[in-house]
Amino acid sequence: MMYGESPIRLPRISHVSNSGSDFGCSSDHTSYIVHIPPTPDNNPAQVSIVLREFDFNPASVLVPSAPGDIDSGSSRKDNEPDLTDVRISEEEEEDDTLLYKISHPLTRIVKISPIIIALYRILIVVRVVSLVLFLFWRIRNPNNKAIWLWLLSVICEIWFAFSWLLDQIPKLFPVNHATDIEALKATFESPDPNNLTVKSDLPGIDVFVSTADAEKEPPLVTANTILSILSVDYPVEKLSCYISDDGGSLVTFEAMAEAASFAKIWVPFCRKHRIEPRNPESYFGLKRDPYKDKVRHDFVRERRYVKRGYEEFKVRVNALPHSIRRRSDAYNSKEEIKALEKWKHWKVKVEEDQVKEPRPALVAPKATWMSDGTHWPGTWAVPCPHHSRGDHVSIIQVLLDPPGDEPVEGKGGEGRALDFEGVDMRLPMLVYVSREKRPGYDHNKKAGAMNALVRASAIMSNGPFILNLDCDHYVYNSRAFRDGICFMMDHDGDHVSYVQFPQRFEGIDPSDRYANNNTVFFDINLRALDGIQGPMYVGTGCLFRRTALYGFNPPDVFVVEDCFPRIKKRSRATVASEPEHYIDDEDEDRFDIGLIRKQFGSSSMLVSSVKVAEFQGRPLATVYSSRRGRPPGSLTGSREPLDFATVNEAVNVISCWYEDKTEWGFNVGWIYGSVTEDVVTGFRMHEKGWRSFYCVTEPDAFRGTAPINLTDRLHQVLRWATGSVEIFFSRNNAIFAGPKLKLLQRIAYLNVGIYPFTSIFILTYCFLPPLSLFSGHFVVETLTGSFLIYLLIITLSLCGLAVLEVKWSGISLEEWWRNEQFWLIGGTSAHLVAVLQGILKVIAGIEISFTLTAKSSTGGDDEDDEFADLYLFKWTALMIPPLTIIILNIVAILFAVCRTVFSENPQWSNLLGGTFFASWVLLHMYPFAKGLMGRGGRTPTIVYVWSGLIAICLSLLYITIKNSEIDGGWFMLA
Ligand SMILES: O=c1ccn([C@@H]2O[C@H](COP(=O)(O)OP(=O)(O)O[C@H]3O[C@H](CO)[C@@H](O)[C@H](O)[C@H]3O)[C@@H](O)[C@H]2O)c(=O)[nH]1
Ligand SMILES: [Mn+2]
Repeated sequence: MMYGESPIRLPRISHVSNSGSDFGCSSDHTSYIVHIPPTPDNNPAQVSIVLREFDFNPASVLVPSAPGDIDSGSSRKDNEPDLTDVRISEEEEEDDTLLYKISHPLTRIVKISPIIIALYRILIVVRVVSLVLFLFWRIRNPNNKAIWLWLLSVICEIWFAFSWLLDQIPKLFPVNHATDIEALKATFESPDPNNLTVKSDLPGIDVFVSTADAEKEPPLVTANTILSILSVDYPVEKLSCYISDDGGSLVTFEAMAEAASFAKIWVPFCRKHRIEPRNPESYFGLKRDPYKDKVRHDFVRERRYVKRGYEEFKVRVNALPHSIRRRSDAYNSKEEIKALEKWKHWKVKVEEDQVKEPRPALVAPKATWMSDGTHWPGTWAVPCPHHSRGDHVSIIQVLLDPPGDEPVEGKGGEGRALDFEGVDMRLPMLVYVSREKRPGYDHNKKAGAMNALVRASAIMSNGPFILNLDCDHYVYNSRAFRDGICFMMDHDGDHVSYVQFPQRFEGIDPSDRYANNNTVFFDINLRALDGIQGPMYVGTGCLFRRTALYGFNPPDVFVVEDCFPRIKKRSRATVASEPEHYIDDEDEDRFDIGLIRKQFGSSSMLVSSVKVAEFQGRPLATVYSSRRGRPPGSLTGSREPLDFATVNEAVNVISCWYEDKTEWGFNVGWIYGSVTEDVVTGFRMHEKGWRSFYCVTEPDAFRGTAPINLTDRLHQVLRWATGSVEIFFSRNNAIFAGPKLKLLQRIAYLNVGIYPFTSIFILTYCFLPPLSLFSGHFVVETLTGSFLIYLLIITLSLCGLAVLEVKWSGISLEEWWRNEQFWLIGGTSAHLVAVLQGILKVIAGIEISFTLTAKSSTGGDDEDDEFADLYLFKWTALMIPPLTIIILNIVAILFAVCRTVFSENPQWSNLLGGTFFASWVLLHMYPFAKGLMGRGGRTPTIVYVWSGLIAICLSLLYITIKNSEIDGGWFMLA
């Protein structure tokens, strides 16, 4: 069955049991009810068809939807009516159908113009055919005068054709998806927007934010991200936010505490005035008129007040490193005095009283102090054992307690700076987490941090969905969470493992010199994958189904022993490897807790949270719940306040040893073993047959930053390419994937693993023009008509494809070209080193570290030039190969021109061919050269070096030419 295309949907089986058992797992007193799925046009005739179909196809979607199944161990038991006898009569069935009509599909496909797509596919075929013909022609027509040149070029061309195919084939079926937030609201919340008493039945979301270094990732940026999450438009009681601090830094911790306190005015202010975006730095920095479309008379005054509040907040956060240092210095000098006194005391004691006592330390360690006068348990400014980045205890601090179920109205009236009457003041839970770090343990970089959060959050809030964001990616569109949930709650939603949002960036130079926006990837490749099995996971801005992260299989893999109506196993959750072990409804004893414990570790709270998350993530519309006597809001469970035991257990599961002998990072959670943990994690899900979706929203869902200077950018693509090589050499190579990974999806993943290797051929190819210009030969013997025609078709079809891609994706041609350029720049530098690193890892086992990308602070110091960073020049060895290529190509052109001009027997066609290719290389390298040049006007030394080099070459050239006039034919040496 194709996703989203089934015309008749299978029935859902409701299971009602009288014992209020867990998850419908036990009870000898079971009855089954069939009711009709929420298609817009159900009618009784269809019902019977569906039923009959079901008789023969027991392996359909099974969804328990009665309260007996829902029990999540919460205290709701008392107000749940006994539903043992609830059977839906035919009348009621019809009634239900009516109710189901409320729920329209929550997502739909937006067709891309069929003409463009048809043309696009035709052109792909044309190019494939002409490439094949061309390569045959090339092989059959060697250049006998320079076989080496011919051979090198043909090998490269074959590889290029292959890698182009890998990239192109998965792009055959691009689609766009759109969501319907109104339908979501109507189905899961009150259809009547004015009825605030109806509680939301939307599922819970746990938001994870990762940060790792308070210097490279300014806490102000992270704090803004947190504020944008806390103020998101989603039921507060369903939202929890976790920040993972791999730096274990007190600066980050206190910045988060500041954010939690500023949120108390920021969040209600956003709610009241519908502020967008809800990241204060961006909001107050908006260039557009803030008063447009704002009708409330108190807006101007309140905005001014909040703005002042934010400015003060900003000053406090930015001053944190300084104030913490001063505070610590003060405490430390006190400690020193104390230590000195102790020592004196000891001396006196020992000398006068002759008492044997161990000598106290004279100097106290330079601790970092919290404001309450205690030692910070994390990393200290002056690192020492048990207080350094790689060596400290687990820290969990609940900065904002979980909110209650009922709205808490704010205060208003005269004399208040902010009038929050009628505004819900509650804030989502906010938790600071810094996992334990100890030397000798592999912490598995970001993936390890995420897995610690997965476990801690399972115990503290257990949201059935998880959204993860890098610290610099904030919520730009406050309704985005709802967009994502639409895919999860849609009729086929339980097949969806994650919803990826595109990464969008701010602060990038207008011409996007180094293709930082990556629009070709985000608007072409990922959209195309959306038409197959779904976009890859790209590390940030992704909404996961918790159970998909847990390594479960999608719902069609489940076992039904007997035919309807006596279905014995009906749970859709199945453990990846041994589904039959996971849940057995008939017999509680056979529910193999042992297996889950083996995979998930020893925490019983964690183990028992698994099935609850599974159930709560199911797409169950419950507008009808009240008609069945179920209180609204009951489906997704209400939250118990955190007690000591809970937090204690959460601390327990983020310790170093917790993952020992478990499957975390292997089959459960974020997958280890690659610096691009994201691609592997998504790959594993697709491999199991899960679907993912791409959710492009207007306005952008999230926005982040990207490095705009050449050096940082090269290091970023170096990490990505290294991760790809790691994947290529691991068991996660798409070639070995199971049969559930669709073919085109597999090719796309294969491409991710292979693309860095193209760099070897790119590098070779970039040296070919100088080689041919110096030698006076060309890749073909003479420029024949067929060669030129092939070249023309291949180039034109590429241009045509580019134009069509630009058309269906909506990016600009310039962006497409920038991407091509950076492809060559990255290909000759970072990708090449990545291949070497990857091979070293495989051969010598050298570990690869995660070099963080520095994020420029919001509201940077260089006020007059937003893009000052662009001109930052930091030398890196990665620049050597492209630099050499540029110099060689320039010199070669000059050389060849001189030679041809002065030659008695000028080889014009070879000059033309060689110059054409050299110019092609140079054109691609232009942004790189610009990057080396630094800011216009300020000519850096490098230019002098260049000019010097070129001058030397030219003089050499002159001498050679002079010589060649004497003994002609020197040039024919090669
Ligand atoms: O040991 C670590 C290392 C990194 N991070 C976090 O990982 C995120 C991404 O790091 P960054 O340096 O910003 O990398 P980018 O190249 O910008 O990130 C892209 O590529 C990464 C994979 O290489 C993905 O993890 C990211 O989500 C994706 O945005 C940041 O929030 C870091 O704080 C950690 O939490 N722990
Ligand atoms: Mn980043």
